[in-house]
Amino acid sequence: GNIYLSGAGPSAWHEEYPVAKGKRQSPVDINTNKTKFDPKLAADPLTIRFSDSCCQSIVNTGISFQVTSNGAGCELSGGPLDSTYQFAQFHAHWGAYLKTTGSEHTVDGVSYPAELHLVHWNTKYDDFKDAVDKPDGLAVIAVFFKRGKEHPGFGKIQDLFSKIPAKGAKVNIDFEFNPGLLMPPDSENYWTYLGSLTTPPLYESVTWIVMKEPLEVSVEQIAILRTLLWETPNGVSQMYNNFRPPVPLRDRVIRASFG
Ligand SMILES: Cc1cc(C(C)C)[n+](CCc2cnc[nH]2)c(C(C)C)c1
Ligand SMILES: [Zn+2]
Repeated sequence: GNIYLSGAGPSAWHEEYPVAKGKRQSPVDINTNKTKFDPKLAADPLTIRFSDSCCQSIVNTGISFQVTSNGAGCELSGGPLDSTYQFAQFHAHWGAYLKTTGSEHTVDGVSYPAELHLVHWNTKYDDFKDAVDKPDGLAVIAVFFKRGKEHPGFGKIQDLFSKIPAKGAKVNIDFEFNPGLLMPPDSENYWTYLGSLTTPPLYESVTWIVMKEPLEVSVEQIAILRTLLWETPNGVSQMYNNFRPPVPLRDRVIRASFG
């Protein structure tokens, strides 16, 4: 069923997944008065490497679109990371028409209309599946979307949405698409903290790297996200509100790469 719309939604996930109330859950609110600048993050800059040939296909996962990669030439290292992580996929989370919610992380209590996740797995493990539930298994770059000028690059991905109308639908990407296009102009400034998957099974395996600067996309592009379809208790309908609201930070400090 639809994990966001069946039963009480995210607030009930703990019944089947007790870790939902765990010590390092995600997303969280980023209270900029409580983040801590860590000069070590600036001293060993995050190295984000993408390539033109790393995106093979796009699939409707039933909770988002997902652009899947074989990871060739797409690696993440430095900053908070102690090893090299390989790119696996990107997807997004977004809200409803005329609503301001949509992102998973919030900044000083404020949501963005959508949030992109670029998922990487730690190459010290054999593969993604082996890494996915390890404490240092995954690293996810989160990029907020804000309404502004059109983003033609993301538009090329959105042009494929009509080809993946239902859960499990998948098509090949037969053009070059470099996920680096989806990085904000300034990707030096980010927040980082130890967290989790934001959907069941909610594994506490993610080092989150949340870009401070949002990426501009047009209002129409935000609306096009909602043209993807998913199953709901009332039948197939438009996909939106596929985000988990923030959960308690507990005993964690969110570090900033900038002063
Ligand atoms: C094994 C697994 C891993 C992930 C993400 C972290 C790629 N996810 C997505 C969870 C997630 C999406 N955004 C943050 N976490 C799932 C979902 C599809 C059940 C399963
Ligand atoms: Zn996500």
